[in-house]
Amino acid sequence: MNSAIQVCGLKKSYGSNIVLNGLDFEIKKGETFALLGVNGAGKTTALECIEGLKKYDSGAITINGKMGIQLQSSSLPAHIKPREAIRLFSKWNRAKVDFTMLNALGIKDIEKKQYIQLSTGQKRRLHLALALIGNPDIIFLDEPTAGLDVEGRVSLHEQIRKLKSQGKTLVFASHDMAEVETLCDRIAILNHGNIAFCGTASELTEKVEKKYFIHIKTQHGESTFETDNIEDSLITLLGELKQNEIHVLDIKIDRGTLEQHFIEMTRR
Ligand SMILES: Nc1ncnc2c1ncn2[C@@H]1O[C@H](COP(=O)(O)OP(=O)(O)OP(=O)(O)O)[C@@H](O)[C@H]1O
Repeated sequence: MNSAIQVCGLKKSYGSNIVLNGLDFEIKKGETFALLGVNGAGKTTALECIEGLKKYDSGAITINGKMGIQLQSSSLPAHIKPREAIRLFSKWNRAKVDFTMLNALGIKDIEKKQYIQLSTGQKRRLHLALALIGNPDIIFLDEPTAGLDVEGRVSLHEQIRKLKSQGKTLVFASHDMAEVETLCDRIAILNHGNIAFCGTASELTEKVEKKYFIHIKTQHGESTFETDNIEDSLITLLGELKQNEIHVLDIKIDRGTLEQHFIEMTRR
């Protein structure tokens, strides 16, 4: 079977707040897949439903492989030490206790410290080491590099690439478009409970390259419009402004960044 995860019609609400309104997507074995979306778009909720940590209202989720989940921060007891955490998680996973991952992730130097004394980056690395116990096929990472400095980010990216080269399926939630572009095979953008886009970064770029941003400054302020037809849009916009006797002070046209288009897509 080529598919690691299949999600069909996934729905989840918290009271009257519909967070996931029938998601459909498939993640292939060995793929690095990211869920993107603004704050509150439902990335964590979707991941937790897939991971089996959260009950969903309807739909079907099929998982083909053993899962490893990177914990959120503050998920471990404050005074536990990295080696103790490794031992504990190995016991839960019925896996051989193996500290080599501590070295690989650069946690060895801090192994005498308690969890509460670790920096954000050190905690993230420990969480990844714990997620890898038992040699999972599918690894879930929720915003793995949030709050990390450049060095921490580069080191974590290296680990992610290494896992990918070992044929692991990686699924992560992120806010970082640049990170997702360099690391992921495909991305899904969540918006208002649905998937606004699912495909490769180059497919998104292709879509984006056909688009332009028109920035118009008037005495009332600045407005930005997205268009794939500059000529028609400009004629319409300028016509409307003239009709309303609004004076144009400046006009700029650009292609926008991938990030801007992502924001535009999620705003719509
Ligand atoms: N346990 C809960 N009870 C009620 N509402 C919740 C609960 N968990 C999440 N929500 C709501 O569901 C929505 C989606 O939250 P979720 O954490 O899944 O989004 P997210 O995309 O991961 O956000 P962020 O990028 O901020 O981490 C938000 O409106 C949030 O307030």
